[in-house]
Order: sequence, then structure tokens, then C-alpha cells
Amino acid sequence: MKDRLIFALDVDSYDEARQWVRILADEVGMFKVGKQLFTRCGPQIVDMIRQAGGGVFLDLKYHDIPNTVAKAGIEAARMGVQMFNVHALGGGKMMRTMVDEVREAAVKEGFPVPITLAVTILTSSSEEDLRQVGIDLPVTQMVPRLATLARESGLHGVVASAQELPLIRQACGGDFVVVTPGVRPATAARDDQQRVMTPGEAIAAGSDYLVVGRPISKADDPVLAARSIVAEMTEAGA
Ligand SMILES: O=C(O)c1cc(=O)[nH]c(=O)n1[C@@H]1O[C@H](COP(=O)(O)O)[C@@H](O)[C@H]1O
Repeated sequence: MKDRLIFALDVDSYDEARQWVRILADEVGMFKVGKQLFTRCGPQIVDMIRQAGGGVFLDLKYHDIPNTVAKAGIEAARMGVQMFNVHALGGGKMMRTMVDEVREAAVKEGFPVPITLAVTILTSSSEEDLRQVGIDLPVTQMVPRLATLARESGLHGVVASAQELPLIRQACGGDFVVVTPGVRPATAARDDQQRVMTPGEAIAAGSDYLVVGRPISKADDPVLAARSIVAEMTEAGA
């Protein structure tokens, strides 16, 4: 079950990231490198994690014109990351172009195609936040709509709140990968997350991978926190 736990490396230095990779390499399946760490350190952070035997989820949430996102996706795949993501709100043309060009480059250059994911609606967004930017549909309609668009555009899966899992499974089926952040053990603080679930609930609802950051990094004993999350996942999946 630990292979399905992804630790969010939301730190601002190479040394701190390396410390976390050392501490958690045996406790989690993958490390998520996001905008802060990648902007600070660049591809050397991906190399460091891979050399330590860890998988990398490159979380840069690409959202741009189709050509730009496709070229960025090719660079992500060349680095050897295990998964990366784009914003589904970038649209079907953007996602399809990215998938086609990454596949073409992978065949030509002989690198594996990473798991490609689309972020649906961020777990930090409330419906009020969405209305502010002109999205009047409820989250329960937006998420399956964007997940369906991602699937039709050839992506492997989505990043979404575990709360929307039943809707995504209904729209996209059982073999579509669903990665769920916004996971909070019952005793942990919610921080800035809005649509949260416990690790056990997320697995029981059918999540493939859980992304967890602060409930591990801010715990008094991060290794123990990671282990108890994996234990809760195992119990729920049994
Ligand atoms: O793409 C993501 O990983 C992501 C999507 C989303 O909707 N919500 C979300 O929280 N995330 C990421 O998941 C991680 C959650 O971290 P914690 O809230 O500390 O557990 C952060 O790195 C977020 O950037």
C-alpha cells in the first residue's frame, strides 16, 4: 500500500528535500515535486530523488497554449518522472496535443511515457471561489465533465478530491487513474484544504494514489505519521 502514498515535497531547498527523501524513501512510493521546489532547484531535484530510488510525480500543472504544454510534457518525460500533470481547464486541444507529442517523442527517443494526469478542480477551491472566476456549475458537475474531457483527450487519469471519486468512477470507469490530494487523517489540521477525506475513506472510495504533505511533514514524528497513514490505507483496502 505504501506504493500508493505520494509525499508532497513542498519545501524550498535542495538540502531540505534531500533530508525528506532520506527519511521517507522507505515509507512512501513517490515524491511529488511542485512549483516551489522545481522553480528553486530545477531538474537536479528529480535526479536526486531517482538516484535515491524514489519515483517522481512532477506537479507543475501545465496550462498554456497546446504547443507549449506539449513541449513541456516532452521535457518532463525525458527527465524520467513517473507522472506529471496539466490543468484540465486548459481544454481538450491542449491535452490531446500534449499526449500525442509525448507519445511520438517517447517512441522516437526510447523513453517511457509517464502517467499523464489532469487536475480537475483544485481541492482548495470552494464553489464561491469558482463563481468568482465565472464558473457557475457546481463542483459535482464540473469534476466529472473535466475528467471525461481528460479521458477523451487520451490522458491516463486525473487529480481530484476523494469526495468526487464516485462521480469520476461513474463517468470514466474503473481503470482511469485517480490521484487524490486533500487527504487529512481524522486528527490532522485541515490547513487551506476545503474538500478533504481521511486516508481510509479515500482508499475505500477507490483512490489509486493519495498525495499527502503537511499531515506528514508537520507531524511530531513524520515516519510514524506516514506509517499510520499506510496502515489506515491497508485496513481500508483489505
Ligand atoms: O495537483 C496536486 O497535487 C494538487 C491538486 C489539488 O487539487 N489540491 C492539492 O492540494 N494538490 C497538491 O497536493 C499537496 C497537498 O499537500 P497538503 O495539503 O500539505 O497535504 C500540495 O502539494 C498541493 O499542491
